[in-house]
Amino acid sequence: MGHPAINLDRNSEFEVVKDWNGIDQIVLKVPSGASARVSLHGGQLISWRNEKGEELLFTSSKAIFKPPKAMRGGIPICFPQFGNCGTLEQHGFARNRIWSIDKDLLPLNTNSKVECGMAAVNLILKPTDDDLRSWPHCFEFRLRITLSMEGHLSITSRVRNVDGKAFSFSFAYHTYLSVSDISEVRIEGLETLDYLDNLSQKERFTEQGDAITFESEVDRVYVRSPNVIAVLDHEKKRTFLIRKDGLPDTVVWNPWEKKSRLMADLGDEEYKQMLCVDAAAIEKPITLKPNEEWTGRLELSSVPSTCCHDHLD
Ligand SMILES: O=P(O)(O)OC[C@H]1O[C@@H](O)[C@H](O)[C@@H](O)[C@@H]1O
Repeated sequence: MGHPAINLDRNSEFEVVKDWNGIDQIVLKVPSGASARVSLHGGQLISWRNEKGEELLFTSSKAIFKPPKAMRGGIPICFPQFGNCGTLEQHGFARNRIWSIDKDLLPLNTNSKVECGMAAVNLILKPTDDDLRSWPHCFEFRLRITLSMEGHLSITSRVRNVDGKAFSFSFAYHTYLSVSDISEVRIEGLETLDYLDNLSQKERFTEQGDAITFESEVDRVYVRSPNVIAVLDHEKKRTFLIRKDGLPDTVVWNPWEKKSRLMADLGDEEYKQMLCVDAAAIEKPITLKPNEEWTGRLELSSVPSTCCHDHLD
């Protein structure tokens, strides 16, 4: 059930299709063959494929594509709360709401190469009356998703305070990367950093000097992390490069075996094929005064592992 392609501007090109719940999904495609798919349910990236058509984001085989809950996989947006560190539902309400396509194309102040990409869409979220009852702050959340010619993905969030008083929030791009086998994966860029361990009541520890590898459940917020982090998949000889801006922290999460068994929307063995590495603002919430705007950007690329050290420099 597709609609004709809609062109927003010279650089923006996307197609709108409906999922089986009748919710619009935006399909971004570039001539190299790379593509991405975004659901208006949650403004959630639900697919990102390279030019060979390989899926780069994890989606659980048991994922439930039905509002009001976000599906298990892709890139849900955690806003205005990360995790359970507040009074709202886990990870805030933005990932469970229906977003709209934003036709007001406001210029972005950016020098990012990815922003000159081929395909882009702008979404917007404003609070519902219910949201205002649980979180009494008027905001406008603009989300721009861009897929470059080379297949790099860029997601820019802009939150504006349109209220009469200041408010604070935490935020994460909860990014489920698809990996060959978690035991073959390592993360570079978080060595020697402090982290808050969600498995020990958010106690603070310091990471050792080695790259991070996985042999049990991990649920950590690395604070004040660098703006480029690499996730190396040894078996696939593939490296994800995660570039972030305006997002000081990085969450690393893998539920491992025991927790996976407790999750209805994750297969018992699927923890092996996923790793969440989230660009985030958690330790120090973002505070916006009336009329102030915050920008948080994530850029994801997937490169052959042989090339990654040039990018990390
Ligand atoms: O099941 P949810 O609400 O999507 O959350 C999944 C996980 O998300 C991670 O980001 C958190 O650090 C974990 O603590 C949490 O379990």
